[in-house]
Amino acid sequence: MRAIGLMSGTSLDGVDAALIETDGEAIEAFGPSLYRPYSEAERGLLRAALAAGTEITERSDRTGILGEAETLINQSHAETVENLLKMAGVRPSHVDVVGFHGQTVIHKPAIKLTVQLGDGPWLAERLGIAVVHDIRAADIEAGGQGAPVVPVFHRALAGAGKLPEPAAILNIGGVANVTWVGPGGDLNAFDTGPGNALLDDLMRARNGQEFDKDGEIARRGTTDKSVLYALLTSDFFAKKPPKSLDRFHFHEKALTAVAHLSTEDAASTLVDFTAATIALSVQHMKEAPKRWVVAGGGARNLAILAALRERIAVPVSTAEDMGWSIDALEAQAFAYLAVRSLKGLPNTYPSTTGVPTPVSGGVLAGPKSSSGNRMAVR
Ligand SMILES: Nc1ncnc2c1ncn2[C@@H]1O[C@H](COP(=O)(O)OP(=O)(O)OP(=O)(O)O)[C@@H](O)[C@H]1O
Ligand SMILES: CC(=O)N[C@H]1[C@@H]2OC[C@@H](O2)[C@@H](O)[C@@H]1O[C@H](C)C(=O)O
Repeated sequence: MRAIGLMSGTSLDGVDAALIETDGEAIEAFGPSLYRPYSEAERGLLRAALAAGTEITERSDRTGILGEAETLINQSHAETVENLLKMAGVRPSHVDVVGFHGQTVIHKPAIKLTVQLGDGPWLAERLGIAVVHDIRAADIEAGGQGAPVVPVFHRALAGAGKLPEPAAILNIGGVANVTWVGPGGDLNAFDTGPGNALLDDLMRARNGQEFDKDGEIARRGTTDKSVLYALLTSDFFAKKPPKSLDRFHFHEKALTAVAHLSTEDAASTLVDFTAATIALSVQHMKEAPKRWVVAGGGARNLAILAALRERIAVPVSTAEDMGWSIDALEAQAFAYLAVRSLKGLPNTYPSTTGVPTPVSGGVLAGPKSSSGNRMAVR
């Protein structure tokens, strides 16, 4: 099948879209990908929606700013798919499905609440392509964490890349998550802790920058070890998986703890917080990985990469070193997840989200103009 995946992550930087061909098991081909950054005003709207998201008690709540932000998510994702199709010279009728993650505004698995802004039926109608959306809901409903959901794709990549077993595939987005792939496709996955979100928010507050490009500012600083050790005492790190995080889980504590430091030292300390918590995640794996592969924007932060390599004794490669994409990998994952959802194949497992039995998940929306029975809910 030919599928397009769409991701707008916790960093609020933009929309990633990617085309792949897959049967839901093997990745048959990687197609083109496209990144559509949010403007400063759009980021402001999304930040306000995330702030409003903390008050959501009903999944369907789209009042006020949440509704405005959902319109932005719908429009920006539709445009990105249309531009990707133009770029690839592919007609909508030649795409089998779109996997639409949407924008997470709140994630609280303990109360079975996860909300991704984005209207799947609207997008299906606008594009004239079937859309699989709300991919986390069924897992959460069945008692899982609802995240991470990309491990099945990481497993397919690990197999295709002939990585040694066990291997770890790490995504450093706003939050960081890891997938351990062992012999026979054995999986173990969880969120490790912060990714770039703390660092991004520090940069914005201190000097109005969106992020610390290439980790330059952090590399000029010195880590405050007592602050770092204090941050590492959070219960989250010793907690056994399954576990997943809301973007703001560490914010108050971490940003307060570095408030007295220079921007360079604060950035260096937050970089080490991300790297140390990733390295600590090995305690929850059956066996230490023989190789790590890093994707997500954090793979472009040289300070994070250096801090990881200091703490992890085995080779740490980037997705690009493997011939994969650093930036489009999550979008590719949502294309893959959508195809698996169409085929009823499991996307989440007890060992990835803690769901009691494997779940496929995803809600299918079809354009009204297409064959009548395409609308179905799984
Ligand atoms: N050249 C770079 N140097 C340093 N950091 C970078 C660079 N490019 C991207 N980043 C970081 O990566 C972030 C974006 O990463 P990514 O797109 O993987 O996150 P996301 O998908 O939004 O998050 P998540 O995976 O948590 O949903 C930026 O906010 C920035 O912190
Ligand atoms: C609720 C939510 O959106 N979680 C994101 C976030 O960003 C990284 C990490 O936390 C991961 O658990 C998840 O995203 C990826 C795509 C996942 O579910 O696999």
